[in-house]
Amino acid sequence: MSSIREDALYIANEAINAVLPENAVISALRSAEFEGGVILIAIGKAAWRMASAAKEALGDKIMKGVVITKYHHSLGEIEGIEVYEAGHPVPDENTLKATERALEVTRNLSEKDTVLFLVSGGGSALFESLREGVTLGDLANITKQLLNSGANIVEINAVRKHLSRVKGGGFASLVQPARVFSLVLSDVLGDRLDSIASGPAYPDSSTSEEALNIVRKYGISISERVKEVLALETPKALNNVETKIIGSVSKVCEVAARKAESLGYRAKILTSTLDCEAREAGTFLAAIAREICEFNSPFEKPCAVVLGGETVVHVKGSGKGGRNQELALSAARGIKGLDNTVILSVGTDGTDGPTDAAGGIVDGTTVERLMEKGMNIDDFLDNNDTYHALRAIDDLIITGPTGTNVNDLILMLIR
Ligand SMILES: Nc1ncnc2c1ncn2[C@@H]1O[C@H](COP(=O)(O)OP(=O)(O)OP(=O)(O)O)[C@@H](O)[C@H]1O
Ligand SMILES: O=C(O)[C@H](O)CO
Ligand SMILES: [Mg+2]
Repeated sequence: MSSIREDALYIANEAINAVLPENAVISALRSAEFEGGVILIAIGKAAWRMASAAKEALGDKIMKGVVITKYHHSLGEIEGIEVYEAGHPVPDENTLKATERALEVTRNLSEKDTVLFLVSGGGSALFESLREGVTLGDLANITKQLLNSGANIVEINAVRKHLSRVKGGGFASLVQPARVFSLVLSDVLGDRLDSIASGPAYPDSSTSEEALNIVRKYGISISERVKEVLALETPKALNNVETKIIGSVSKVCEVAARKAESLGYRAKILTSTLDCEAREAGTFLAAIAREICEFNSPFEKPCAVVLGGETVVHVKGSGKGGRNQELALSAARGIKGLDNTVILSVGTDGTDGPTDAAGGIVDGTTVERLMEKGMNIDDFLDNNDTYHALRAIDDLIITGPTGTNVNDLILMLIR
């Protein structure tokens, strides 16, 4: 019989594999039918992988294509497709140039043609054509201010959409009357399609008024000229678009639950939108573990409790770590001494904070194993130094970059 730790790692691995862009794109295109020509446009950090999978699935049906990804994120040439790299998280000159090229190859299409639009996180910075009255300097400056302001991604993108010709449904409007078939790898909690990469092919739910309020709320400094541009509305309805989400943290959770069941655990998805402070999530999860261990309730053993989301860390210490490592280590404190209990937290992109680890996996012996090394768990948590604590006792999860990016998976197994 496999150990409970092995089970947890197996389940997480299977769940992440299910949202690798290659597998997901190929299976989504298997059933798709295209009447006229297909023009491929791929944007975001996973753009290259998504495009190369589409090429594998459709071959010469793709007439032309443009891939725009982050620097060092393309993996070579793709036959018949132009591959560009550009600035992220702050857009640069290459963002504008590559986007211009994407607009050129999708100009003058007929209603029989399809723009196969492959969207992944990071797309907001990588795909941009500015409205008149806004310069690249304005956008770079506003982007930097927004990224440092504490505004969330939905808020940041509401502003970016109102400065752009292609965001907030703009791209789908520009390629009319062609149809847009859009495959989306979601990195936004709740899978808000108009926020992922700022929704270039999705009707915008945000308004100019909201964008102006966000600028005010976070004290973003903008010129009068830019303020006038923000006041122009984005498209609120589009009739040429079909969209499929091919990967998201909800899917990761579903697969994790299914795999856990196949190993004999009763599985429950607690949430797929966890977004609180990482150490609070860990403490809370540990409290649930104690309840289950003592009272066999609210979930009956053997059980798997699955969560998805993206917690936050307000870094105050000078140590090294990431939100998943911090969640895991704080959970370890709460499950100290419990038998047959494992908690794992992992970033599906394989990188947790500025470290080479993807996350952490802890159990009832983690605190004791630290103590044996003369290490006090509280010191490491206080200093946001979870990486060094987990590394010392072999409780890190190291996968290397996975090639996908759909937030984080948290899994608790008890038997
Ligand atoms: N020492 C630390 N301990 C805990 N968390 C940290 C530490 N240093 C940085 N972080 C957190 O790591 C986060 C960045 O991590 P990461 O690069 O995994 O982000 P991400 O959201 O996955 O990025 P992307 O959207 O580009 O994939 C920061 O938001 C910060 O809160
Ligand atoms: O590009 C973006 O806007 C973020 O990654 C969210 O999708
Ligand atoms: Mg990450």
